[in-house]
Amino acid sequence: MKITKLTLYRVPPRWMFLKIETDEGITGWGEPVIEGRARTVEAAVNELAEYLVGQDPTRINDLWQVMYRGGFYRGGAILMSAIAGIDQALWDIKGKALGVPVYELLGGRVRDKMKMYSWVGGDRPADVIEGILTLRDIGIHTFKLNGTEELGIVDTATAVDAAIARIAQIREAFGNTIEFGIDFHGRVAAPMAKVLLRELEPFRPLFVEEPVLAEQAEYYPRLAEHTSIPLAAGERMYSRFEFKHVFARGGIAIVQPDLSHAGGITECVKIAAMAEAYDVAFAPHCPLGPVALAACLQVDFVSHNAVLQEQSMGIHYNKGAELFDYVINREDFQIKDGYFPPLPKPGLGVIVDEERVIAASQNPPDWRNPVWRHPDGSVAEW
Ligand SMILES: O=C(O)[C@H](O)[C@@H](O)[C@@H](O)[C@H](O)CO
Ligand SMILES: [Mg+2]
Repeated sequence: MKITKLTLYRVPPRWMFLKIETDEGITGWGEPVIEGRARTVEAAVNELAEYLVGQDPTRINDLWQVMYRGGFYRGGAILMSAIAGIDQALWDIKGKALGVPVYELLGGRVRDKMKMYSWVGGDRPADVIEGILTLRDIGIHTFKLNGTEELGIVDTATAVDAAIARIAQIREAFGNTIEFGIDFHGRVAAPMAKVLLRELEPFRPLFVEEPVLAEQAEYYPRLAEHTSIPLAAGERMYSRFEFKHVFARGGIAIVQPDLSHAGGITECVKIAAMAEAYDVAFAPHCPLGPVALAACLQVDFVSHNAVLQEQSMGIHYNKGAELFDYVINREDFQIKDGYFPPLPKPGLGVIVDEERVIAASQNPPDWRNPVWRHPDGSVAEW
């Protein structure tokens, strides 16, 4: 089999789909994208395509190594997202060619269903109680919300109280009948992380995510010394070579690589295995589209330490399209009591509505994250 063509489609809300065609009529889909830098990833995929056309798509490991090691400069968000989406499409092709879901190619399922969670509260976390009530009615009991709005490197007791009050409200309203993670979203600097974690202890959140920015990863073990709250991170780390330092230093209880940013299925299966060796849980980051989610689920179902799957249904970013708008086999993703079933179809298990994707790509979005500023006018982490 030979790769004949790679085609990219940027579509609302902020996603990019890749279609890889072959000379045997089998096509594979991937989702190579960095939210806010779609056109940069598009250029990276097109550069890699120069090598890929004419290659055998079933030699996924060799193609991955060439895409990663064949460039002198490697790693980082853009290149690893380009490789990720291509890798997903190659696994999709291989599974379709052999007539099995990817998890069968990876040794078969270790579980019968995969626990998921939903976002509530939006960018500036508000109306979280209402959001939880709505989602709980459809059987979802695990949530995630942003922990704060803009926060200074050192900030006031008022700002801390506002963050804590929101969490106290949730526990007051629901007790322990629901669970939630709190995403600091990189908005919290090391000095304030210690303060917030201490104040959050009594509310026992499931985890605190990105307690500090990924570039401050050396704080993870120090922060972990001060709190019993499981710390989570990983959406802004892009390969085993970054995660290995986190595992060696300790402090992180849950790693959250993104299947569309961290080199795809080939890389994230290895990250999950490394995590297991360190007794660290695996919870793929996925605020993106259905192809990325399908790729996550393929790895979840073969990873003993997979604990939670993020998905973007109703997420505050999905303006202009919702998670399953471009999917034909939506019934295969049916959530029951807060769990996803294993996807039954060959490959990634998602059947893309190509017509709808092509139509939506005619007027591609150019989503950018907002640039926030502190009251003094300096840039604030979003
Ligand atoms: O946990 C999450 O989903 C992420 O922090 C998410 O909010 C960001 O990755 C966002 O997609 C960046 O544009
Ligand atoms: Mg996050």
